[in-house]
Amino acid sequence: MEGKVYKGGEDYEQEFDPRDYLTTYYNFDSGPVAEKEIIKFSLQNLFQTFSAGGVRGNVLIDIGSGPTIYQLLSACEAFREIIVTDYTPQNLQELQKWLKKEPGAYDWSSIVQHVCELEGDRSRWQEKEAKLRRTVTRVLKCDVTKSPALGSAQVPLADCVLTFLAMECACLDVDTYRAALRRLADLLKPGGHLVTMVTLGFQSYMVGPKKFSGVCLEKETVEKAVQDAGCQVLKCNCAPLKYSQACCEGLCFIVARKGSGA
Ligand SMILES: C[S@@+](CC[C@H](N)C(=O)[O-])C[C@H]1O[C@@H](n2cnc3c(N)ncnc32)[C@H](O)[C@@H]1O
Repeated sequence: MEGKVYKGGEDYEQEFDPRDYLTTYYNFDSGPVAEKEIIKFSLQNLFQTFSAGGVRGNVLIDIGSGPTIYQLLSACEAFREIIVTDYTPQNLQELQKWLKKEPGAYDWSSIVQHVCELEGDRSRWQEKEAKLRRTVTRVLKCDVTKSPALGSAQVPLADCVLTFLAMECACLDVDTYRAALRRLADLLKPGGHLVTMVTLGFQSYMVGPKKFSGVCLEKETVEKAVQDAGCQVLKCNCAPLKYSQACCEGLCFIVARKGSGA
């Protein structure tokens, strides 16, 4: 419906089209320059975080994965097991399509090649795709506005919780965002890492013809919420990058570590 703005989990389940999302924001070869710059910013930060000497361990849980895998391409070299999650069944189905190499699965090869180039060998992209497919062991439903966020699923405490561009969509106000971050910290082992990227000054974004909104966050609000969830901010890298298909003011990439007493 024209003029309607969609918000939060249930709207995502009914209105969010994974293919529209992927072709708008993850068309690395022929999409808008702005979106391409944002993908490169994300991949560079993830590469630095998960490369040798960086964040690593047994279990990584990605929260609000959506239909995307780019956020896991460096992490799959640093973790033995990755659990992907999302609120909407259609996003989980799109992920499964890629994981199982089904016909019609989204083609991530240009983005995978870019990550392999960052890691030093562009030619090993098919090996990396195979590695990621082996490393993702579970695809689960989650709702970050509910406790526990993963419902009745039994999962081990994670060495890393990753969440990219999802919390500001799932949460409609700052209190809900803060509570959701505490739920994510609950999934972490003491000493585990929270790695997140958030859109700052977020108003809305387009998914095909549909407009979605969420909570408008500032850098200080994000850092405070991370700290109040019991995590120490180790890195905060903000950039004034803007999407062509979204209203926002920039991006904020954070690496934080859960305290041993938290
Ligand atoms: C903008 S997409 C981000 C997808 C992906 N992480 C990325 O980096 O492109 C926002 C995601 O948040 C998910 N989401 C919405 N409400 C949620 C909730 N209550 N709990 C968990 N995820 C939710 C949506 O289904 C959607 O996949």
